Amino acid sequence: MKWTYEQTLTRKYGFLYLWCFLAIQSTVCLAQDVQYHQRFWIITDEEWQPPLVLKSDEIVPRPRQQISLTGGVNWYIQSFRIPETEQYVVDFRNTSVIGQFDHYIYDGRGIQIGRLSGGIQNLQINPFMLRHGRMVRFFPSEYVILTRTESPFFLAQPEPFIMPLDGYSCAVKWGNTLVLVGLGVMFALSFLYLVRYFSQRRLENLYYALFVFCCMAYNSTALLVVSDLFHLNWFYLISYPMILASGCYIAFVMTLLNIRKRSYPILYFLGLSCIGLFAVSAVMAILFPHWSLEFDRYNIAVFSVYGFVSGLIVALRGSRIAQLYLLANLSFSLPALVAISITRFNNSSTLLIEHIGLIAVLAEVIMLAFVSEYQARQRKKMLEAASKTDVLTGVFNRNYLESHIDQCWSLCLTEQQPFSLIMVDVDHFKQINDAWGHSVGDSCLVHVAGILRQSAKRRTDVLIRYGGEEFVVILPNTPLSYAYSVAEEVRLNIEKTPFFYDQNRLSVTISCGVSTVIPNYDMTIYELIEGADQALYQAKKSGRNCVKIYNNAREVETRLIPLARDMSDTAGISEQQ
Ligand SMILES: Nc1nc2c(ncn2[C@@H]2O[C@H](COP(=O)(O)OP(=O)(O)OP(=O)(O)O)[C@@H](O)[C@H]2O)c(=O)[nH]1
Repeated sequence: MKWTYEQTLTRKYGFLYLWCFLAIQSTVCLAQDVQYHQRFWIITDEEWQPPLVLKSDEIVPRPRQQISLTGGVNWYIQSFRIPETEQYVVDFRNTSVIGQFDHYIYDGRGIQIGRLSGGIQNLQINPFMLRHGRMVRFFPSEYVILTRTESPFFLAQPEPFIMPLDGYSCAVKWGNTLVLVGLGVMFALSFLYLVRYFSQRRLENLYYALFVFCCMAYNSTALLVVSDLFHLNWFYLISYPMILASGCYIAFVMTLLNIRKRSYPILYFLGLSCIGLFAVSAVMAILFPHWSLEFDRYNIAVFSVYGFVSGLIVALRGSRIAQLYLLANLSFSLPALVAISITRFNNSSTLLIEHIGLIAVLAEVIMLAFVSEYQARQRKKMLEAASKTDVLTGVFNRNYLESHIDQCWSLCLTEQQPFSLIMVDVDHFKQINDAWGHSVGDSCLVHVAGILRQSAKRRTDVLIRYGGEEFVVILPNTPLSYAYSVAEEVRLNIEKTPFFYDQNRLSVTISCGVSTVIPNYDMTIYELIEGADQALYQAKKSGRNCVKIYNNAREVETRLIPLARDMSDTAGISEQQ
């Protein structure tokens, strides 16, 4: 079974979603937290330091269950009971976007027994790759953990949790696989489209490559790849690249959907305004770095809405590319909306909001690559069609003749079948041009091409505008008798069919030259064309509005089947009228 491009696209896309879904399911299902007595954010003074001995009246629960996403110092407390001696892991739920954290561990008597630190801005090596998890051995007893987080901003609400090591190790590997494969795909796509940009010089490829690269920078920093693998601890790689990505996205959509000042003036100005807005937000992000991730959120919402509205408007005008783009847009927007609108997951021990964001971006960039590929194919097809089509009449042009006639010739040569060609020329066409003007001459050519097209009715018959007011009809596997009857039919039809201009009836006639050969290895195609041309010349000489046959053609015909019609010989040219 052969798949169409669209079916392949849907199928591949379906697999991607299935894979991501299974990955998420695995991360969610395998892990179980310990049983907590209580856990909440606490209010402290700015200068507060965790005591060596913790008294119960020292901590005050925070009235709000959430902390500010624009960063700062925050304290969290959780108390729990450990049933049996085991290795445990302390990590954060919801997000890895934490600059610096410290877990202070207290035993049942309230004595501080340990401290575990980490974070993106911290130089400590993570024991679990791409995670903030820290290992600790607990004995059966009561414990309290005070956690301090300090960050320029948070992507979502970090929520410390404790889980047995076995379940944790098993659960995080799925998330890590998703991260590494996803980022690998994004890297490959951005590299591919950058190379394409340099080879094809199409700006659309550059916008796409930059967009994907910036998304990759954002995701790989947020998901700790940059800090864990490359020891790059620059926190703002999370927020700044997304501002550039937003601008590139709008520019990409405008190029993909062909949004120009003339075709879609409102969308065009809206697109430029969005890019202007992103430029302002870039300046604001530098001035107010704590707010930079918040600007990203708004920018992502703005470019998604712009893409959706543009895609919808262009799709409603029947653009297939816009319809496919809408799918790509939704595949990002829907999960991305989830990622930016929710700030915490309940009951998902190792899933981070960044994972949802990664899946959203990954789905869209893959889909956009398909749409861009589809567009490139369409463009190639259109260019191919344009290169072989005559703009005025819509029939094939001489370029096509050059490429197509060789194939027909080889076929007839192999099968030893007759190959016929009719050369057609409009009579006294110059007079029509001179008397009525060039535009009437053009309409006359369209009129003649229309009648010729009706006469070349078999699938293998090909009509070509040879140049000026000359046409050629190629008839492979066709004996002279049939070719002659076609020429005669078309001559009569043109003579009979009136051509009107401004209620004036103009008389149009044509002259035809017919040539037929059975190709052999000593012959070239040009002998066939030359024969038809000579026959046409004779037709013009004999007073026009007639069909002439090149003499060799008649010899070929008599060798094959007796001619049905009576053809009189005239100096190498046979004439019928
Ligand atoms: N309107 C129009 N005229 C064209 C086009 N291509 C060629 N011509 C004109 O076609 C005319 C051809 O004139 P001639 O070659 O003298 O032939 P004719 O007037 O048809 O005379 P005969 O062929 O001898 O019957 C020229 O005036 C060209 O300028 C075209 O695409 N549009």
